[in-house]
Amino acid sequence: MKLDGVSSRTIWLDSDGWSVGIIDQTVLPHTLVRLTLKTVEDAAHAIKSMQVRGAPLIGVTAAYGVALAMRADASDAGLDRAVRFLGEQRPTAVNLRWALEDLRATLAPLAVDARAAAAYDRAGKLAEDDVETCRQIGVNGLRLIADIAGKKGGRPVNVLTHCNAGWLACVDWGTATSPIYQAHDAGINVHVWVDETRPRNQGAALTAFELLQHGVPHSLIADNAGGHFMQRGDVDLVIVGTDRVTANGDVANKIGTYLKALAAKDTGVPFYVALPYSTIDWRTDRGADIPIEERSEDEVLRVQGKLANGDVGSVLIAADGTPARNPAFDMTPARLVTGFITERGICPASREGLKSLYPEKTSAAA
Ligand SMILES: CSC[C@H]1O[C@H](OP(=O)(O)O)[C@H](O)[C@@H]1O
Repeated sequence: MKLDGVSSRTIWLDSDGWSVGIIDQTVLPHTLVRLTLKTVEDAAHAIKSMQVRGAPLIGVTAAYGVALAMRADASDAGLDRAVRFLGEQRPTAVNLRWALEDLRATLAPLAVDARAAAAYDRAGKLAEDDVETCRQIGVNGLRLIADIAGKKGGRPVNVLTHCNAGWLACVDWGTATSPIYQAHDAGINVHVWVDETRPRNQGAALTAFELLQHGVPHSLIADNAGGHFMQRGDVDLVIVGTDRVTANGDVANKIGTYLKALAAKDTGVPFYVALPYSTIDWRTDRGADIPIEERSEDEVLRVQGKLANGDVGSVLIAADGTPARNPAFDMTPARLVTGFITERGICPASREGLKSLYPEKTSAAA
């Protein structure tokens, strides 16, 4: 995708051939800051602090984090330490575990002096794979939007999305936004209802920013307004991303997704979840077993934005001393999900649906 007209990705290998560049997403859309990761600690901090976020991007960042670690200590103990350290940064997105297990499987059989180069090579391959996988999710999701467009006589297809499952959550394209970009680029009249997505407002700060940059018509709305627009027939389709789908089709995604799925079910609005294969957790059977990250209460007690003096800062929205809770994700049961949009096609949100697209996957082979 493009930032200020210039093609960009969310993560890249710097020209020195070993340090890793990222966009600091904690200060978007107000300032565009590019950071350089030089150590495994830098990569871990980038994940924990949400300088990078989004399940696929967390995975690719962790892969590069292992490569940075191998430059410092490529021993078996060094590899174990890096995988464990990076793996404990955020618990919900299964892509983190998936990427770290991939790097460990790639590197463990190699001679110590071959591991750093192999790690960079593998991380680069995972990044390129994510780009093509997300592009393909868009190709498959485009069909859904085109089908709706065929019934709207030129009036906009109204898609609601929650949080940011855009190209900023991946290496490029995004998952939930990829069908939207491809529909827009194909000339289909599409409009997006963008949930602001408290508490960190990834929708307001990231999704709206992405769509503005790409010229996709959209409207930012309060999280609590989505059901109202669904009731009035102003939402044709909901597409969200996910951080983990379990073998039975249950979905973990940003807090508030479950409430949108309930409203969609009640109003008959199709509710789709867009995801790459790397976000399917074949080893966890049901959503109740997904670890839900609890983040700092400060994220609820404060709102970040551009202050009057132009700086990026936050303001307290409750009285000093107010206690808060901050679960960062919730679980949407498969029964509320119309279907999954993946790089392999669209399937029902069920064990059978997932197996129809990934027949090679069994719980044993997960
Ligand atoms: C394409 S994965 C996007 C997914 O990740 C977000 O969580 P976070 O911003 O906390 O990493 C959110 O759940 C999005 O749907």
